[in-house]
Amino acid sequence: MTRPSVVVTHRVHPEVLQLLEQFCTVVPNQSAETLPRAEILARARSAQGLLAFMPDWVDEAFLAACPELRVVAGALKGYDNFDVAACTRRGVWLTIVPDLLTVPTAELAVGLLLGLTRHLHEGDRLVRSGSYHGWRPQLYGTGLTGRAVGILGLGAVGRALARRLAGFDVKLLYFDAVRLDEQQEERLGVRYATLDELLTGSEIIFPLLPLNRETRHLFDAACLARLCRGALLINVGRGSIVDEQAVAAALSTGQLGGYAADVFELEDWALPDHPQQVPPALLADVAHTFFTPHLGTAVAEARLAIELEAAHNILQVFQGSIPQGAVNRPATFR
Ligand SMILES: O=C(O)[C@H](O)CO
Repeated sequence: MTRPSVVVTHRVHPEVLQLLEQFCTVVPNQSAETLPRAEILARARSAQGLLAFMPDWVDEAFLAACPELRVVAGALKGYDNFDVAACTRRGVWLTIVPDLLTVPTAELAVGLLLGLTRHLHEGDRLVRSGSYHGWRPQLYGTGLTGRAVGILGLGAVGRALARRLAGFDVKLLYFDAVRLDEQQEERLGVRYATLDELLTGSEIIFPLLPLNRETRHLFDAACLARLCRGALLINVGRGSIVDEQAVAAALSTGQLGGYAADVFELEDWALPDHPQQVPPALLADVAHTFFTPHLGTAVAEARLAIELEAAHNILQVFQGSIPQGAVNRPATFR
């Protein structure tokens, strides 16, 4: 029997290649770069497995060009750049790694909160500038004690964030389509709010919702106008949950007091009209923004674990089992 071939689109830890190489012919990309789409397609044309990452984008045309594919294994949780229905139609498993990003992402969300509220980026720049000569009455920020913090979407990351924020003595509100029972709310130290209460009553908001048709640009100009004046928005989910142009405009009037993000609209490749760049007005507003380049899961041991779990999903398909991270059930899979 010929060994199945697996294309790995981005650099992974050597352990992951070693695991896959025991059973498959592996086509790796050990550079730090994302390959041009045409190059990924050329490599995957006769592959049976694809180990895919956030910059990848798998749609009907991609699958049509790679007719041998049996599994697309995402080393990620948010699969908005992957067309589930097209995978299912073509008998291709789509798998994700649902849990391993939870803690690192919640930790980074706390980092963005502190970075934004305490002007850490500007402080760092000042110390390095050569013009720092000791304490001055400057860069005063916002404390957290007693602040009303709204978590919009209390999934795994929302809960992990609530646990971490408990130590800051904030008032935690949440909105989710599914309300927790009283004991769970008490344990997490969160109080349920309607969506409207959360938007109008929070001084700091973390949107933690999956990106889909309903949630794209949830934070548009109209929604931002309803927030408390000077509210802070912190985004570690998906860029397109907000309308970045509207965010820049709301920052310029002071309606929004600050925006911190680890994710950007330009990354939401599957949306045909996604922007090509972060709006220059957002980048220029150093005093009210704080950004990181999609570092939510960028913790060495977490990345290794995520890559290994994605690789195991591929091997499970080749062994004829239902992969543990499956998000679809192709009727006719090979
Ligand atoms: O969805 C995820 O897993 C993260 O955004 C990393 O890609």
